[in-house]
Amino acid sequence: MKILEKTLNEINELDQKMMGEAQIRLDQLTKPQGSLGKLEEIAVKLAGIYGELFPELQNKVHIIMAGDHGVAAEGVSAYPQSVTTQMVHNFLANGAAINALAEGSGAKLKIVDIGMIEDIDSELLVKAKIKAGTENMTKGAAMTREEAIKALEVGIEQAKKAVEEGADIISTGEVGIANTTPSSAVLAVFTGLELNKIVGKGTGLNEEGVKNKIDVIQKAIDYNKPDKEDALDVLASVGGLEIAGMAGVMLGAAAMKKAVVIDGLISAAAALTAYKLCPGVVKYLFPSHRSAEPGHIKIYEELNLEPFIDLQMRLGEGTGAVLALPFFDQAVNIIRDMATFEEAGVSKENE
Ligand SMILES: O=C(O)c1ccc[n+]([C@@H]2O[C@H](COP(=O)([O-])O)[C@@H](O)[C@H]2O)c1
Ligand SMILES: Cc1cc2nc[nH]c2cc1C
Repeated sequence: MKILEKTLNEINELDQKMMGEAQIRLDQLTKPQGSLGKLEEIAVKLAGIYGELFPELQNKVHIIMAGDHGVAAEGVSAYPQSVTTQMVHNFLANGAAINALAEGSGAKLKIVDIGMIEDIDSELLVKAKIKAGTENMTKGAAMTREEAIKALEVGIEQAKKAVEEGADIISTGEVGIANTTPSSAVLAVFTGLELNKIVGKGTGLNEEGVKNKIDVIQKAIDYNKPDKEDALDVLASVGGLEIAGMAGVMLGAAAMKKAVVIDGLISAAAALTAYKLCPGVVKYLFPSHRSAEPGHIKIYEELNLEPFIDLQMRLGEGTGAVLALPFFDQAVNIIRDMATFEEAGVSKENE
């Protein structure tokens, strides 16, 4: 708890002066004001986070949290639970979508076992298992409050380690069969939104499967009765170990004044949890793509963020977040490399 509390206390305001300077410079560059749209907003926010007009974002680290879910036994996923371990093997063997995309975006991968049922004996895997799978939340709490805190602290530690090893910017991802179920549950509890407006097909349920998933989530909420004013209670009751781990990464990175990129539904549920623990964290968070899961955009509405890529992706692993990483380099490129009207001798006024 000490690490969590300390981290929450270390999340500070952005550098307003630097953001003001960034905006002034962007307005002086050779383009109609605001014409680079959200890229300009990103440049201003980055200046505020790093306290520099042209932050160095060379070292990109993508952290994947892997965990299993007891609720998979309720038939909420189109795939068997064993896929979680198989996909982690695939990550370690460089064969997954995230490996290809991380290579393309120049990001280093860190894969963390925060709660897989099986153990994988590989030096490439970070072993930080809290327990062998999040519990079946229809039959009790997903985890204890202590386990939720520990899982958050695993994420904080991983963010800290990544930054100590040179990370300038961090993106978040996950794998865990059935984890769109707790993600939707967390969203429903925090917002009170109706389940039929936010629950989607995940890995590919049919209509009947989605109906069952809604019933399962409702059963878990009724059984656990999470207190929406107590974010730790929500996380422990109907969350998941990898959701907690990713929320920890976000909090830890924000405390160290680093930007963090959110991915799809599960990563966004982590962002919402982190926000409920410390609203200031959102200033350090960037959206990336819009997931095809209907709950995803609802989380962004809560966080007042807007995803800027829409490729109808719903894979997870952090694929959307990693895809977006070069956008941040491009935001720095424009504010750093463009000429001002004065430098270029281009006239601003209509004569
Ligand atoms: O990122 C998303 O929005 C997303 C949407 C649907 C599925 N996923 C991935 O698929 C798994 C969870 O889906 P499900 O159907 O098993 O709950 C998990 O491994 C996620 O990484 C991810
Ligand atoms: C094949 C497969 C790959 C995944 N990657 C993240 N979640 C996944 C779920 C499945 C089923």
